[in-house]
Amino acid sequence: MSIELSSRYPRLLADIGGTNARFALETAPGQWEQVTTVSCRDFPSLELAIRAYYAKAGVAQVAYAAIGIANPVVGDWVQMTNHHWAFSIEATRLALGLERLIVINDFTALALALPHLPERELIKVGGAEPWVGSPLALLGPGTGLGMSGLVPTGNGNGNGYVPLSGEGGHASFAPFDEREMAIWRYACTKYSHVSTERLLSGPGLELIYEALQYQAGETGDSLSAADITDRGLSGDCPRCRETLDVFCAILGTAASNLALMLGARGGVYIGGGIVPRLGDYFAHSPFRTRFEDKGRFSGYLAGIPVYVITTAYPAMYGVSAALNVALS
Ligand SMILES: Nc1ncnc2c1ncn2[C@@H]1O[C@H](COP(=O)(O)OP(=O)(O)OP(=O)(O)O)[C@@H](O)[C@H]1O
Repeated sequence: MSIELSSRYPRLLADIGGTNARFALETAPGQWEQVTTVSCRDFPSLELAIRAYYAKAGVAQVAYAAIGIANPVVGDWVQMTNHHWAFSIEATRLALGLERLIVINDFTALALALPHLPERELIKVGGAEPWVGSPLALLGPGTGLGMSGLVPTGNGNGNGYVPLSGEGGHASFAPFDEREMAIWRYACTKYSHVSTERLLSGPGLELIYEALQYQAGETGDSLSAADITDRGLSGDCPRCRETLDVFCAILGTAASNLALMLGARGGVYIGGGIVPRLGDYFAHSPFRTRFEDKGRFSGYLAGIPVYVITTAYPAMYGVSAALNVALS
């Protein structure tokens, strides 16, 4: 690829989740504008959502695009896990007149973004300083539960990393205590396999709330994830507050499991749309205590810092970096 071709701007950047599709135009290296979020359900396909974005942004066509999307990317055919959009990467590239289209998992993109995120937009929740040269772990509840990691390469000076493309959110849920076992049993009446994502997601918040109501013999209206959060944080609804406490505790288990599996002494990062909405409550929630509650490995985990990502569109840093590599 010649320098002239690979330096053409604007480029299309996108972060596609099960609920929200986010688009931006990268107009110069590391600079994006016209950042827009739309509901996936408002468009029959990704291609039509992109065309609508082009029309709104006033661009006829771009040459290069990079998309992070919430599903495994294992070939040309892409099928979203928590939304009905499905497409061929090559057919989409041709239909949109793109010279280059790269598609990666959305949490692989977010992992690539981690070294670029502004420090002031990371909220530290416990632990010591990150261990330079150790892997970073990443997870984030949203419509689903994304997971990834960033593994350092070379001599451990922190300059080079390989992002992981895993699907850890679909690993089996591990209950920690009697209450979580009851929630697991309740979830088993709905799903043949209770993955961690079934609980650590927007629909998961709703399921935990339902399960707690069921255990308490309560009958009441079901609540949306946003309602549960609002009522739980305001203190209006004790059952909603309990739901948030359980959600954060389960996230503590999942985060420490991931940290142990990756040896992530470089830190655990929490993304996704839900935790940043929990505000100050999250730092005082059962999350950190549960994160460290790992028997003989409690001391190991106590040293690992956890960071909540509050950057508005963090995955854009990652898709931009991935596109740069692809074009270089
Ligand atoms: N205030 C809130 N509190 C808790 N959950 C919320 C709130 N508002 C929306 N949600 C839930 O957040 C989820 C959407 O999260 P997010 O914005 O991360 O979407 P996404 O990027 O499309 O998802 P993903 O990448 O996981 O597929 C939905 O399940 C929604 O119900």
